[in-house]
Amino acid sequence: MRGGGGVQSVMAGPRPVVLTGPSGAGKSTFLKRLLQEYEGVFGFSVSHTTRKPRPGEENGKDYHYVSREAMQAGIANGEFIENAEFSGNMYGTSKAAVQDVQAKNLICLLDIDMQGVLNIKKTDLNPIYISIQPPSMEILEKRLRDRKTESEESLQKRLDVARKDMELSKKPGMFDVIIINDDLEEAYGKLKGALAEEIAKIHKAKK
Ligand SMILES: Nc1nc2c(ncn2[C@@H]2O[C@H](COP(=O)(O)OP(=O)(O)O)[C@@H](O)[C@H]2O)c(=O)[nH]1
Ligand SMILES: Nc1ncnc2c1ncn2[C@@H]1O[C@H](COP(=O)(O)OP(=O)(O)O)[C@@H](O)[C@H]1O
Repeated sequence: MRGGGGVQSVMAGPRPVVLTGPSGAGKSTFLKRLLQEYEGVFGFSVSHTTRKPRPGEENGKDYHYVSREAMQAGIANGEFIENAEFSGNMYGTSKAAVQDVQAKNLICLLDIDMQGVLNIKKTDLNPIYISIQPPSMEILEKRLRDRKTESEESLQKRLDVARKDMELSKKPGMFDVIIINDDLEEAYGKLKGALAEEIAKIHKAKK
């Protein structure tokens, strides 16, 4: 894979924030709340994916939904900071996705898997790494089932990856912050606490 291509150094500004964690841990829930509560502070890095949109998801807002061929062509053309295969689909962060947010001087929020984290660590993006984790595998499975977005096969694939990623996550120094998402309000409060310094910087810059 190619490097970050100087996305951060070209567009200096607030530090991006990576949210990672198993499928069903609560990343999208938290991202949506942050974007809603702090308008003009955060911007979402809209990834590309080859998976099909779920009901309610919007092209260009949740993801750029593309074919495998288009995605592969973009990667070959050096348009991506990182990309990964997750549960049978391709996902990737384009340079443009991050640049669009940084050009507006917003804190860029990235929702990426563990492979993405490991690859972003090789670039000069220099984000804050936050891991959202479920209280247990049993609760994770229940939340994923209750979300009703996955087939049984897709659910099992996500749980398999989750088990492996939870092991990888134990490596010291992997993340700046780990948040256990048990009680939603409590966990969201901790996330806001972890981001308070960066949020304050944006507010100050706007004065
Ligand atoms: N590496 C990488 N992972 C991504 C990207 N976009 C999304 N993901 C991850 O892909 C996984 C599957 O995402 P999604 O299909 O939306 O399912 P969900 O996590 O169950 O809601 C999640 O772990 C996301 O964090 C990306 O651009 N790069
Ligand atoms: N603390 C929580 N308690 C109960 N349900 C939760 C909690 N956090 C998230 N959920 C629910 O769990 C499901 C998975 O959350 P989601 O944000 O889609 O996870 P991710 O984006 O990490 O895959 C969603 O249906 C969400 O409403």
